[in-house]
Amino acid sequence: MSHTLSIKHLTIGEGAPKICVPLVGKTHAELIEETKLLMSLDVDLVEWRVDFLEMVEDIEQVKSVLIDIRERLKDIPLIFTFRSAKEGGEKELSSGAYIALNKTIIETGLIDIVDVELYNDEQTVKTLIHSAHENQVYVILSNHDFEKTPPKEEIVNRLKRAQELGGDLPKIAVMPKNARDVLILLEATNEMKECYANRPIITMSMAGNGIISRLAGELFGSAITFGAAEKASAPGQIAIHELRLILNVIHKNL
Ligand SMILES: O=C1C[C@@](O)(C(=O)O)C[C@@H](O)[C@@H]1O
Repeated sequence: MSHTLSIKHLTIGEGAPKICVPLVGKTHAELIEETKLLMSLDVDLVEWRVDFLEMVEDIEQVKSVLIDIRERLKDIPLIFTFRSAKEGGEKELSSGAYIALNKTIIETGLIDIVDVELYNDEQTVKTLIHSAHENQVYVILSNHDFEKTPPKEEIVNRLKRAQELGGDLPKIAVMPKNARDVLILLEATNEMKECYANRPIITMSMAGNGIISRLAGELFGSAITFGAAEKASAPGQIAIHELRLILNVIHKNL
């Protein structure tokens, strides 16, 4: 497997981290407005955080919103994410509903990447990875800890596990209590990149203390960084133009 991943015109894992912006609208109309706004910004990827949608349990509605979003995004790669409440998202779905939603959307051919949470039962993870790969959709295999930063070995182990299970983009987001915690995340990222990863990974230390991890991914080894348009989907995301400026400064000097 290559250390980079190409989607449309984008090569993830090469050069500066790619900027992803979340769509967090609650209704079809809000999402259309938000998508229009994103199209005026300098973004590389868009993540639809479908757990914010009021009608998320109605898969037909989700599909019809998706058709409109996809059309407006033109060739910008789209990530589809249902983030569960236990990992910092807005809602919880039964495992049957989670599989049905993701599988149906994967099969539309309208998304480029699906986010699957690592801590689903193993069969769910395997089923969704299989279905994604059959449909030429890449998988972010993700894990979030909004309470704390686990020890370095634990962070590396989760990223390794995500890679072993076949996630194309292993990802972890953790919450720091202090500067030491931010260093732990950066060290784990760098160790994963240097010693174990054979594909791009995504990591972040959240909130204000973690901001450096959203900026310095090119040095430490994180391939995608999340910024905010009007509304952030997690603490610590900064405005896109600021993000691009800093990523470029770092890129030029490395
Ligand atoms: O998992 C992630 C990363 C994130 O939690 C962040 O901290 O930027 C934001 C989420 O929208 C996304 O799904």
